[in-house]
Amino acid sequence: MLPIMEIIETSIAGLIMFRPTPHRDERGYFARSLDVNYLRQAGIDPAGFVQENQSRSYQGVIRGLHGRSGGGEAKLVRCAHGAVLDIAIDARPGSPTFGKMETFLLDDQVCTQVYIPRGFLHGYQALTSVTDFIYRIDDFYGPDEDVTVNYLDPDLAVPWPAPITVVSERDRAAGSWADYSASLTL
Ligand SMILES: Cc1cn([C@H]2C[C@H](O)[C@@H](COP(=O)(O)OP(=O)(O)O[C@H]3O[C@@H](C)C(=O)[C@@H](O)[C@H]3O)O2)c(=O)[nH]c1=O
Repeated sequence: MLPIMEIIETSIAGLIMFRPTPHRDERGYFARSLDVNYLRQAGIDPAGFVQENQSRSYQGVIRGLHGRSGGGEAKLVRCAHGAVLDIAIDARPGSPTFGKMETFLLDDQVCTQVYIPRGFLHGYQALTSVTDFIYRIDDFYGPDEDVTVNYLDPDLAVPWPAPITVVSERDRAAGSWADYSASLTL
């Protein structure tokens, strides 16, 4: 029997994929979107999540690259409707993979989720006309701790797959990875 949820390690320590097994029939499918036992098995405390967010984006929208100063913020992310290319960048000072990026295609068919630990930059591009993205975070929203690194940063060279349509003013005004990464090691 297939596992209900597959736990898949990535090339970056602590950045973990969870892949459920959707049960498909003529009505559609059923998939488990949260199972605390699998989170615990992967070393994640499910009780740590205190807020769940849902954002809708239209095709080509980019959100990111966002992080959080202070203690940081871990996220469990998924795409509930449509598809995104999700981006996670290790910005943990001292990490052997500092500056390394992983990309994930998240959609409403395979239903993969990604756990992004504290200390990462995160962003995504919506690939479908209506794209609903849902994520849990392990600290309450703290606008004073918002960090934004430019989504077009040449050093990071994020491989955005689709023509870019709308980006927030904050994200367009964001600074460079070079400046942000230097500030982390001061
Ligand atoms: C993230 C967030 C935003 N807001 C408000 C602030 C603002 O008025 C409006 C939209 O906020 P933003 O433009 O920051 O939303 P957005 O650009 O979607 O920000 C998100 O981007 C992705 C990539 C992430 O990783 C998230 O952690 C978060 O930073 O919603 C909250 O009230 N609570 C929240 O938790």
